[in-house]
Amino acid sequence: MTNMRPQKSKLLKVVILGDGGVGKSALLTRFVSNRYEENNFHTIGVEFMNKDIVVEGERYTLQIWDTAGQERFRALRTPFYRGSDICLLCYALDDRDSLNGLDLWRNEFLNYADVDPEKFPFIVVGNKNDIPPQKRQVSYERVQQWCADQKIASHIETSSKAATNVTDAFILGLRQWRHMECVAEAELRQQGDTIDLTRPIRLVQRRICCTGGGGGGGQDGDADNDSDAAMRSPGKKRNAAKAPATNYRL
Ligand SMILES: Nc1nc2c(ncn2[C@@H]2O[C@H](COP(=O)(O)OP(=O)(O)OP(=O)(O)O)[C@@H](O)[C@H]2O)c(=O)[nH]1
Repeated sequence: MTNMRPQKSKLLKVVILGDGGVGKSALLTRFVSNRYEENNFHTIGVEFMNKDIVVEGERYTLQIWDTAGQERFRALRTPFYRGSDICLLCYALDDRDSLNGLDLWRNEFLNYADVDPEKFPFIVVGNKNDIPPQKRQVSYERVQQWCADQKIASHIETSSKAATNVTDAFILGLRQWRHMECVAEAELRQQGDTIDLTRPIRLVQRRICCTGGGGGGGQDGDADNDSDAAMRSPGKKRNAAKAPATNYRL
């Protein structure tokens, strides 16, 4: 029989950063509501919207935070960086200063979000790619170089106005996040002292108790209790004589 229970969706926090006017709010509105407004007000502080999305069969709810790009709102936006899973660093293709500003945005984010710069999924988004070629101030190659210098793997050009690549930019972020998760999991496994709770741990423990004889049900009960206690408090160390210190990962 197939499992008919709806799959739970994973909540991920995404922040969009970049200079005022590069089109962060337009990007968010296009992605969430598929709308575009020519005359947007500047964002004051932060705003967020949720969007459900399925990628490679997995359901996600993206909680997307649109931040104010103007310097005077710095103190209002930075408290919201903590807990982020993905960061979109935005510039506008008709504004070379907005590309130069990405260093500052990345540093501001790293200062307040407290994440590992080498392992965090940054996506560089060049918005307004609907502009005529003569208005373009930033070449694709130049941004690729900046990304390579910063060890950022993902760069995409979008247009909120023409609805080009907007969903792809968020999916790119999600894919990068999934990749980083796989790398982190593989590292944990390599550490060797992690028990994978998808494997039948309890059954193995029971069998060991039985072959040890003596006490039967009592010891069996102990083994269960130990295992339950460890699952309830993953960080709690257990008695080394009974079992090796173990990390549990759900
Ligand atoms: N040509 C073009 N113009 C765009 C695009 N996206 C946004 N704009 C224009 O850029 C202006 C600023 O866009 P916003 O989305 O408000 O910019 P923002 O980055 O959120 O600005 P702050 O809220 O000040 O940080 C909009 O009013 C649009 O006129 C786009 O894809 N193409």
